[in-house]
Amino acid sequence: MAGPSEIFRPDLLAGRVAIVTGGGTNLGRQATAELLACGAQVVIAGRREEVLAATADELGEGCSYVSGDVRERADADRIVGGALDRHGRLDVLVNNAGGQYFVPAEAIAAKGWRAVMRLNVEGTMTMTHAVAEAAWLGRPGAGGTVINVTVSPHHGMPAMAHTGAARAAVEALTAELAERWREDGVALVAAAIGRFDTESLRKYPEIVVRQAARSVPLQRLGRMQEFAWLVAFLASPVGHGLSGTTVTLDGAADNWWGAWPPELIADDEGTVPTEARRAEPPA
Ligand SMILES: CCC/C=C/C(=O)SCCNC(=O)CCNC(=O)[C@H](O)C(C)(C)COP(=O)([O-])OP(=O)([O-])OC[C@H]1O[C@@H](n2cnc3c(N)ncnc32)[C@H](O)[C@@H]1OP(=O)([O-])[O-]
Ligand SMILES: NC(=O)C1=CN([C@@H]2O[C@H](COP(=O)(O)OP(=O)(O)OC[C@H]3O[C@@H](n4cnc5c(N)ncnc54)[C@H](OP(=O)(O)O)[C@@H]3O)[C@@H](O)[C@H]2O)C=CC1
Repeated sequence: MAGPSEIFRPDLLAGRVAIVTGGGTNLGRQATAELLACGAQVVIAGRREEVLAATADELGEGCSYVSGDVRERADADRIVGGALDRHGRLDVLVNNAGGQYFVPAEAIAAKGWRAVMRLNVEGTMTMTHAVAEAAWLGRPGAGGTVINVTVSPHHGMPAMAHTGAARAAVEALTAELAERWREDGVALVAAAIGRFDTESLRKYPEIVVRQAARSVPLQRLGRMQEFAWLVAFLASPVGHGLSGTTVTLDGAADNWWGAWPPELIADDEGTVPTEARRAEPPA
């Protein structure tokens, strides 16, 4: 059973209905628990029915599931149709299903590039269109919020060029559709996230996982609960005010161009020095 929110009112999202793709595992599961704690009803989606069923069972009342592949329009329509049949409305879509594999840019095979694009760009767009067309566009008084999960930092990610390109495309579409669908009451926000303490992170090469926390200025991994709070915040009315923007939650990695502290300018203790003060005040 999802417990109460530690920071939000229990009725923040009362009466609201959300779909969370990839809601059966890790970050999507935690976001689902937080949306439930804020009073929303949540339909989780993913390909593995048994994973969804176990999560829905654990999270309890208010959480249900429809299995399907977000890359297939027929599946996306079925997920959206299932949510509308069950609840009669849709207010929030969290496009959280996504991912990539770790590979230097020059070794990305064409097939692998297409797989990453198809999941992250096409999957996100397919779900977004399915929800917008079935529930929001051209319906006065309707509308809702799309939260697109993307990846930070934005200034280059070693061995992640395919996903960097895919998530940049999603952020561009977020900004563009926010303008196109504004009059239909549809808000779109991207949540660009850094490195989180998840089971899913552990599939990467050991050194990447081991150094991940120390490579960001905050010096720790993001916590799943922090991601979940961000999703609930963006699902609240403030999401409409942020429409078209990308909110970053990444331990400040986006502010910096390398590991922290920067090895080339840190002293032997790893401290970035402060310059000496001027001996004399300027004349
Ligand atoms: C610092 C971390 C920050 C971010 C963290 C997270 O996001 S954590 C969240 C993490 N969670 C996730 O990432 C979950 C979602 N991720 C996924 O489902 C997959 O990683 C996917 C995105 C590749 C899509 O899968 P799919 O079923 O559509 O594709 P498929 O399996 O059929 O492969 C197609 C082609 O891709 C290529 N290729 C694939 N893998 C490798 C590899 N290891 N090596 C080399 N190449 C690889 C290969 O060309 C392959 O063709 P082949 O050679 O087989 O003929
Ligand atoms: N963990 C981290 O540190 C970071 C994560 N992210 C992003 O956050 C999001 C969530 O990741 P996280 O929870 O860590 O990882 P997971 O691997 O647990 O999440 C991926 C989820 O998406 C679902 N999924 C994958 N492909 C499809 C598909 N084609 N159709 C429907 N569902 C699908 C999976 O379920 P199933 O396999 O059953 O379909 C799974 O539940 C992803 O977009 C990820 O790239 C970004 C930066 C860092």
